Amino acid sequence: MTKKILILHTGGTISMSEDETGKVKPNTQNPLTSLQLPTNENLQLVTEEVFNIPSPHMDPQHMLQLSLRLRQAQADDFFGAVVTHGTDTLEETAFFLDLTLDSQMPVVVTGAMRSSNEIGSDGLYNFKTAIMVASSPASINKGVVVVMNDEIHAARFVTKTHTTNVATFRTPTFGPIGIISDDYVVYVQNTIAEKCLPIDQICSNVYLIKAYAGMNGDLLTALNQDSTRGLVIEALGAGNLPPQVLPALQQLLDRQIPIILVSRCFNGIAEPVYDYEGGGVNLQKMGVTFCRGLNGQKARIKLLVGISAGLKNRELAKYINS
Ligand SMILES: NC(=O)C[C@H](N)C(=O)O
Repeated sequence: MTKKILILHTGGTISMSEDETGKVKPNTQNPLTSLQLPTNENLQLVTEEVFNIPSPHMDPQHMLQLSLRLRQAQADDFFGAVVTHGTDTLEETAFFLDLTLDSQMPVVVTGAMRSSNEIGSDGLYNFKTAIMVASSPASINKGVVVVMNDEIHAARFVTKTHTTNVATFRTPTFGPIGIISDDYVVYVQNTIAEKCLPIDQICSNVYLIKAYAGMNGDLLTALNQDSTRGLVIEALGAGNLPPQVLPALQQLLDRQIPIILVSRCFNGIAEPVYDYEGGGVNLQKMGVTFCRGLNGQKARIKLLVGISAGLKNRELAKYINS
């Protein structure tokens, strides 16, 4: 039986070229759209160029548009889908899709670190392997995955770790969930099924800030406004903040603004361990919600989706921790 695979191009380095001075720029025509890939005759690729933008231009409205298109593809019996994307914000889009789509249909997000005409360009190869993963029965019910450099990563935990290296996408603490070995796809870990919130609109003004030694409450005070919907703080270590931050933090909490805490550490899970002024135990008692295992940018996407779905207070905290 022929499997239909939807290809959604969005731009990024995978669609760009290097000019004679070595600068990398977007093309008016994405080179991937005119490409004839030698694919298996049982695959039917349906290609759409949704956007042609660098991924720092990607925002939650673009992500929602992709999610709605993929929801339609699920209804139209596509076997799987591949989204090509710039790598700078790829992890955010991948996780947004993971949170807003049913996990049944394989959805694979991929990109490239070297543009289409550079020596050693990785785009075409990543694109080919992404199609392999999207068309593999092993990928059913795995949620959204990221395929780069012969590895498969869960959208929930993968992150970009290097500015230029082709092996930039890594999953701290847990590792990749699978690999692509020559011409077959192997999964070695199960994924955590995300609760699907199929939102149709997205809110704004959900912020992310990072804690640092000697931090005071100035940044939090600047966010103490009617328009602020939520805040994620990348806290220190296991989830602690300098004591000078606390009065401004309390004012945000008094305003019923949800505050989510993750760790700024690359590995590990934020937890309320320390019982001193500004320690995690103290912060949790104040009403801060700990988000286990997500990095700051992922926790922000989850908070954005949860608030957009109308979740509040305990329900929102439960969702953030799921
Ligand atoms: N490798 C890349 O795709 C980086 C590029 N700046 C982007 O995210 O669009």
